[in-house]
Formats: sequence, structure tokens, C-alpha cells
Amino acid sequence: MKYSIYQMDIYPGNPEKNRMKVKEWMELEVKKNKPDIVVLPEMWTTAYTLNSLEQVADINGTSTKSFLRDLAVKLNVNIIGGSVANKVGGKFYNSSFVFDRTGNLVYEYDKVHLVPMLNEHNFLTGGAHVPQVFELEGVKMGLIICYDLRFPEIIRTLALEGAEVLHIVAEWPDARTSHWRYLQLARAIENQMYVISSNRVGSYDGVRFCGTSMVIDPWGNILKEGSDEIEETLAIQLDLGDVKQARNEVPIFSSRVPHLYKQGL
Ligand SMILES: O=C(O)CCC(=O)C(=O)O
Repeated sequence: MKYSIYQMDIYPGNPEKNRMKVKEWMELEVKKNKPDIVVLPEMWTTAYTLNSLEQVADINGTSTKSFLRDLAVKLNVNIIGGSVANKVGGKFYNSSFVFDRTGNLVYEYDKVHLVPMLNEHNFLTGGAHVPQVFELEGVKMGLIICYDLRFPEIIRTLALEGAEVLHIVAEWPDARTSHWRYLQLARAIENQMYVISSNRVGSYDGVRFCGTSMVIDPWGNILKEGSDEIEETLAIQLDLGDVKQARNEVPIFSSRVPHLYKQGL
């Protein structure tokens, strides 16, 4: 499975300009590396322009869905569509869309965990459902958004439901780069899954974002790591058979004793 991950800088509050930028990147990238799957970062149409959501957010995901669907079909590529600010029924969500190469919307998810450090509760509504497993190219996968990474229980649930790859789309600030790196490594090792992340670079409103997008294998080996400041593409071919091998050699899933674990945790 070939991946191309876009570690992108984002024009604040300018969906049109960001869509043009992503289109150009994807067209070039598909020509150059022929990926099966491309990955975009969190809130890539607007950045964190929370004060202007009324002006810049998608409505019912309409613009983003038609943009991503068209690209998926035209370029014959699966798209993990990062996330976008999205107004649904008068409320704003941080929403992800995944399209397969035939243009089917195979998954959508609204970020469940809102970030107190960004006062997100004053602007956004948290999603009503934890992430679910979806499939691309016959492989079971999951997707979480940024702060969700701090909640291992939702990722364990994905692994228990068969996910072999976890995607993380993010705008993670450089004030906590070490958390970003170690938490991803821990999630990969404890769930014996690939972790693939796309984090933005650049700055907005006095916050610098740390890039450091990663590809980690089920043993916790870092196969690729982006820089902490420049825009770049991480292109890589993965052998997903490694997941079964890791789970056979260290069989943590059959060693679990869930009847002893506190219910609801
Ligand atoms: O958890 C963190 O430190 C950063 C989270 C965040 O910035 C986000 O979810 O957008």
C-alpha cells in the first residue's frame, strides 16, 4: 500500500486558496509517486480561525465532499481528507471525510474530544460517536483528530474491532511536540498497528505548529518523520502483513482479561 502524506501549511480563513493548493499538490503527487492513499491534515480549509466560522466553515460538508470526491475519481486515489470546520444544523463541528478511489464516501467522523486549551467548547460541538473502523483497499483502518490522540481507549476499541492502521490528522502545537511523538509511538506499540499522521506546519495567531508527521510500524519503528518546520510530503510503501506478524509474536490481544477491567473504561 503506497501512501503520500501532506505536511501542509494552511492559509488562514481561505478555503478557496487551500483547495487550490491541495488540488495542485495531489495532482503532482499522484503523477510522481502513484499513491494508493493520500492524507491531509486537520482543519486544512481554514486553519483554526474559530472566530470566523460563520464565514468560512463548510455547510453540511458540501463543498469539501464534492471537492474530495471529484479528486478521488479523477486521480484514482483514496483520500483520508484531514478535517474541516463544518456547520450542520446550526452547530459547528470538526469533521473528517474519507473517499475511496471510486468516489464513495466510505467514512465520516466529527471530532469527539474538544480542546480546552483552545476554548473549543465556545466555538465547536463535539461529535456524538467515537471513531469506527472503515475499510480501504480491503484493509481495516481508523481515523482520529489531533487531541483524540490523548484518549487511548478509543484507539484500543478500533484495534479490538480489527483496525490495522490508525490515521491521525492534526494541528498540533510545537509547545507539546514531545507529547505528539511519544503518544503516537505508544499507540502504535500498544495496539500493534501502523500509525500514520499528517500534522500542519507554519503558525497562526501566535501558535507555531510542529509538523513532525510520522509513519510508525506495529513494532514502534519510525519509518518516516517530517521536519518540524517545512512543508513536505512523506511518501512510503507499507507492508501491512507486519501487523499480523507483530500480533502473533507478542499476542497481547489474546492475553487481555477484560472481565477484570472496569466497565466503561
Ligand atoms: O493535545 C494537544 O496538546 C493539542 C491538541 C490540539 O491542538 C488539537 O486537537 O487541535
